Amino acid sequence: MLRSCTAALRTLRALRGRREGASPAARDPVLARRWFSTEKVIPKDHALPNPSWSKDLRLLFDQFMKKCEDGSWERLPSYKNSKLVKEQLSQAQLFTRGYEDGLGFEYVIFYNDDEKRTVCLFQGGPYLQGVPGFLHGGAIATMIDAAVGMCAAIPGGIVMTANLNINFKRPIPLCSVVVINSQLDKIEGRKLFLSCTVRSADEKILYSEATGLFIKLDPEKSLI
Ligand SMILES: CCCCCCCC(=O)SCCNC(=O)CCNC(=O)[C@H](O)C(C)(C)COP(=O)(O)OP(=O)(O)OC[C@H]1O[C@@H](n2cnc3c(N)ncnc32)[C@H](O)[C@@H]1OP(=O)(O)O
Repeated sequence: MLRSCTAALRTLRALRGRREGASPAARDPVLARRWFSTEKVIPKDHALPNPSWSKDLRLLFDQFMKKCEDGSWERLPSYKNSKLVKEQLSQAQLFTRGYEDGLGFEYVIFYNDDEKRTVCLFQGGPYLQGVPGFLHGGAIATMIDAAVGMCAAIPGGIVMTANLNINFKRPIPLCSVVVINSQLDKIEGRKLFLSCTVRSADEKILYSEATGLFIKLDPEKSLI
């Protein structure tokens, strides 16, 4: 835990160092290209190990990759940018992927189609702090929404969260690894009912429980 936090903070210090002087885009040619040009950026899969991942996260990741070998589980790749964003929103990023490696949401989601469930391995970095030393409740809710939402989106297509009900039972230590198990319980027309638990990596601590209602969007209806 300490090592992954240290790695994340090293990145943070490096970024702070660069922050003095001109605007970020002026100092960073890569950033400037991303913000101001229409040049195509090759997407990077962020649901793969990086140096900020703790030993616990690597271990769980390797275990699930093994489960993928017989095809019962599938690792879901993840990108920062939606393919659907319009040109003028080219700097838009998926909320959970908008941080430098290790500082925010580090996670990977695995899907089991037979059981209609996902397992999300999540390490919340130092930028997600709430009460000192622990994850912010909003960050936990975000990660639950993303994990449960993915479990709904695979069978449901384009879905949105209509209701999310969370019981926070124990605080989650910052930079620790948790396992979010999500399950599709029922489908009624366009409504998908799901539930999830958030547990410690060794499954001994139940941190949170949640239920969610996701609605498959009606292509005939406008969102605004
Ligand atoms: C893949 C990546 C995953 C990412 C996960 C992140 C997902 C998100 O964060 S989404 C952002 C947060 N959510 C939102 O902004 C959604 C805002 N809400 C809306 O836009 C709309 O209410 C929306 C789209 C959910 C539903 O609207 P609409 O398609 O018109 O559905 P509507 O006809 O009103 O309702 C359909 C059914 O759902 C029920 N329903 C809708 N909302 C609710 C609710 N909050 N509680 C209970 N039931 C509800 C209705 O009663 C109706 O039931 P029935 O079919 O039995 O009559």
